[in-house]
Amino acid sequence: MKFNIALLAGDGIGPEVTDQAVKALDAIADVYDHTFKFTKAPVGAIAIDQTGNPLPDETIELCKNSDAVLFGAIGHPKYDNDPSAKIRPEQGLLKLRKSLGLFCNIRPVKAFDRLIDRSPLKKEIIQGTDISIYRELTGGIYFGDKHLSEDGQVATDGCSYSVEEISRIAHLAFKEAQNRRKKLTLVDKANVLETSRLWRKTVTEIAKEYDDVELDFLFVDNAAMQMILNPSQFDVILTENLFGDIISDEASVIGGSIGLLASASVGSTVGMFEPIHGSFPQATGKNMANPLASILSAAMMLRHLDLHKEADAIEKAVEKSLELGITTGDINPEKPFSTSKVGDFIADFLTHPDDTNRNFKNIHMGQSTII
Ligand SMILES: NC(=O)c1ccc[n+]([C@@H]2O[C@H](COP(=O)([O-])OP(=O)(O)OC[C@H]3O[C@@H](n4cnc5c(N)ncnc54)[C@H](O)[C@@H]3O)[C@@H](O)[C@H]2O)c1
Ligand SMILES: CC(C)[C@H](C(=O)O)[C@@H](O)C(=O)O
Ligand SMILES: [Mg+2]
Repeated sequence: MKFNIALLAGDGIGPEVTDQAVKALDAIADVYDHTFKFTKAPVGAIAIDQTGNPLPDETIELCKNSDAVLFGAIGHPKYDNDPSAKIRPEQGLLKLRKSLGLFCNIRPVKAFDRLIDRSPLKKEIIQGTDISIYRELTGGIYFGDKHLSEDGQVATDGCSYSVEEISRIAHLAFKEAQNRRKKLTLVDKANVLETSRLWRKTVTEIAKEYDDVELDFLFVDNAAMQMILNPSQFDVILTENLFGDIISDEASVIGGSIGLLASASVGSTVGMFEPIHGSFPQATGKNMANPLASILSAAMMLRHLDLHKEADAIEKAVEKSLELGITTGDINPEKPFSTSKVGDFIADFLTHPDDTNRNFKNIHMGQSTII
């Protein structure tokens, strides 16, 4: 089959990690006789440099006319350190999510058996953790009215949610729970926020249609604590935009590194697939960032395109790289492999899964300060 993929590598480590996802997808294309046609387009700081706009119209058009979007990361210190900049890379990502109607962001969090000793958390605590975070992505405080008073002394960000915005993601989250361990936790701040009370009311109502799913509620402050104390209690977490952003970075510690966490953003049109991490400026150009989040995002893309055995193959290749310790310094500080070598290994394993000697030889060729 043939698929048109919009490739939005973005800033910082974005291009380095998406290159590895493309290698994996090229290998899948070879083995399973598909064609992935990648078309690159600018987004983020690089797009501002090139066009003055963090999301040029051509980039949106390309995404709308593609079968899927593979996204890297955006963001640059020159904007992070300049709060008064009016045009910012992050606006490109937010506008893209909104323009494509990507209201549901799915962030799986797993404690990989191979990495169980790599997490800063105790093995007994993280063992068996397997969470699917459903983060609302096109509403809430991210998209509310923003205001800075004329004298610069008072700033306001509005937060609003409608029943419709809550319902459409809640149905997807309940369906996910039905296919998993049948538990859904709504994370909110209903003891304080009016929007959170609307979430609770709406989700409680919808739960009546899914009586095989157990629904419970946690205030976000307690949820942040429970995530570290007892993460395996969670199955599906449903939450609003800001809480989902924060709690998913926190949850990445369970697996050992944020460089492992992939995501899928879906809605009414084309899906977008991206790591949850950012542009990691300190690592840019150093060939040291973990590419697995990007590679696993490519696997989520394949699943979304109904290519399940192809997605399984990528996930198996990732497991193999973890098993053999062919990983970057964030999870393998004693003997780090470079970003590109991890990508080479995964691609080679996909084409030659029964020839580990060849896979190893392939990555030991060439020069690099990191192996
Ligand atoms: N989706 C996105 O594009 C996205 C997400 C988060 C942040 N950002 C942007 O990225 C820039 C940097 O933000 P930040 O430093 O807060 O977050 P970040 O995710 O870029 O990095 C935070 C830390 O996570 C670790 N990390 C991140 N990616 C990694 C990888 N692939 N391999 C190994 N370790 C990794 C590093 O220790 C790093 O210091 C900002 O401009 C921010 O706005 C973009
Ligand atoms: C860069 C930023 C706008 C983005 C978000 O907050 O959604 C990022 O942190 C993420 O998690 O994808
Ligand atoms: Mg984030």
